[in-house]
Amino acid sequence: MVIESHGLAKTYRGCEAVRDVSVRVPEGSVFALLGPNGAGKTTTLRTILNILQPDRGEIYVLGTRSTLLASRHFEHIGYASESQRLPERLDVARYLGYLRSLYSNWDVALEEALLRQFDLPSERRLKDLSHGMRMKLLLVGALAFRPKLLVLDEPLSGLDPLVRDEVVNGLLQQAQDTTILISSHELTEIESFTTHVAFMQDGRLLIQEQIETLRERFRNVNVRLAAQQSLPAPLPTGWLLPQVAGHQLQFITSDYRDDQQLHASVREHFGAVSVYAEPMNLRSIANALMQDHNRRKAQ
Ligand SMILES: Nc1ncnc2c1ncn2[C@@H]1O[C@H](COP(=O)(O)OP(=O)(O)OP(=O)(O)O)[C@@H](O)[C@H]1O
Repeated sequence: MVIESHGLAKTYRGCEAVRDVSVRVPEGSVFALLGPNGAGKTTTLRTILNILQPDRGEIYVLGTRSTLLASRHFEHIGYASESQRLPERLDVARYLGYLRSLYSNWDVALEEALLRQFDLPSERRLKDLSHGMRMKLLLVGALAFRPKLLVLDEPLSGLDPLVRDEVVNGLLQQAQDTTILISSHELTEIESFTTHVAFMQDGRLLIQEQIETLRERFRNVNVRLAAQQSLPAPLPTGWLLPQVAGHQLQFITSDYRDDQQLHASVREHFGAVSVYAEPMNLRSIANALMQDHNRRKAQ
């Protein structure tokens, strides 16, 4: 594992931001850490990088305990966050020159290629860069030393669609050699290159698995009922957000195996005329998990 945490917890003045998080990021993965605002994603990423210290639990990053990470380890770890502070008075060229001096493994040819690809104005001061340019510059700085691990906190937020595509393409090129841990709300954009997904809410990790497994077990199910009826209780625990309106039943199953098993399960609870199960994209699955968690919390 490139990252492995056990029972990670972090509290800010009475606010439990992260509770008992055990995460495992395999080598070569593009691991998406997802969840609503305030779920604890940034806190988790900062704790992994030793920017924050955990109150409980431990984390190993590239085999080293996070609290012992030092500059020699950061030669292999790239980090870009939209809230990162930069030396605003420097221009792009000077800033990259400064970074170059910090990394013995800095690849000048890659830096130049990324600068060309992202079309960054080398004479412009950082304080005058647009949000998109700033994010692209952070990525150049995080990628040009070919890190083994790249940690990205909201790299796509606030970018226009064209810049978003440029950044995604830049990441795709790197994904061959680098393990990427990415937190993002742009689920449609990241779905194509994500291999693993973890979903956080209220500081806890609700799921973590390969995206393929996640896609296989989630289905949006529409049922035509033989007669109008209300929802019987209890329903299978893997059924999320069930709703009945007239002769229509709709729910999301989180433990789909095949149509045969699904139809048998629906028939057991309802007189069903027809059952239709459609695959779901990452965005719909994340929304379902979030709504289901909120509904259960409110009960
Ligand atoms: N420095 C801080 N002091 C007090 N509370 C904090 C601090 N930083 C974060 N929090 C709280 O911790 C919780 C988790 O915040 P965090 O930034 O980790 O969430 P997030 O999942 O990254 O959210 P977002 O998607 O909005 O960026 C939130 O309730 C937040 O208000």
